Amino acid sequence: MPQDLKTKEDYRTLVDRYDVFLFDCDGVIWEGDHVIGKAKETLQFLRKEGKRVFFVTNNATKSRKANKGKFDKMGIQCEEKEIFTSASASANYLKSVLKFPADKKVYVLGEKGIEDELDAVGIKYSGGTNPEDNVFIDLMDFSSITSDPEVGAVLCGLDMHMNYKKYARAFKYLRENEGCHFMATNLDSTFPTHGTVHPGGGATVAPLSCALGREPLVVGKPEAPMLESIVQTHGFDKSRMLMIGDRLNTDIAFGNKGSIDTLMVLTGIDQREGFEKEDAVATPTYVLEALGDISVLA
Ligand SMILES: O=C(O)[C@H](O)[C@H](O)COP(=O)(O)O
Ligand SMILES: [Mg+2]
Repeated sequence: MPQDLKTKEDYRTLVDRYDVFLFDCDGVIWEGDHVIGKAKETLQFLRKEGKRVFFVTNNATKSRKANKGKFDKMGIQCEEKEIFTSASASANYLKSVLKFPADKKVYVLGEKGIEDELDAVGIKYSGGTNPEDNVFIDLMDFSSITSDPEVGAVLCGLDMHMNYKKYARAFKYLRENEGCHFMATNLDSTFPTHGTVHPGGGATVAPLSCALGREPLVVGKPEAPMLESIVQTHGFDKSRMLMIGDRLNTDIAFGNKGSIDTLMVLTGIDQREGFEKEDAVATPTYVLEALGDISVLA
């Protein structure tokens, strides 16, 4: 069972125990456009203590640059190079690991965050926010679902403009183009916003997985790429790193798989029942009501 952090002494021991703090965003730092409690004060305090701070989010709707704008608006100190998103990680994965060919393009089921990150690594794309793809087609009219041999990958993330045309196109490319990669930025079933939860990136990709009868390659949490990229770039000692998140099957599993300690906060998706049950998908090292609680040390 995780250690419950409740007192000032607990918080002090935690802060002294780690040098590098990785933060999930939705449900930990903010909920929609609102900062959660005193999360900002805790982040300020950790920086004052000389800690390294990184933001590791599965939210693929915004680029790192757009996220930096969100931090600025909220008055939270942050540098763009401290932000890692499942969209930027997926673009990097296509570029560096899959060596995505320059003459191919990615078909996007997702928002601008994915497009911007593909632009950043010089990968061409179609679909996404293109108005031509964001329309309803007439019942049983498949005339616009045409082949495109240039599509070498389909990348899915949270898309708030999903429609049959996009699914049918993505499905066609994946069925017809030999070697077309099927990827998802993340598989979160839900995300917290506006005082409730709404369908997340995993819910966007599910109809396509269902039609294809197979699952996508996932690059976001809980998979390793974002953690490995931080560790390799900075040469950090994993035993001094802590992942802080609100979701067991992404954030906490990310830490468990990547062999770093984890802190679960209860301001987002999962609650105590999640890790208390016998078949818990992941177990945090620590549990804390809210990130802002640590700010009493400031
Ligand atoms: O589906 C999504 O895109 C996610 O649920 C989401 O926004 C998660 O963001 P995180 O909690 O990793 O910051
Ligand atoms: Mg979260």
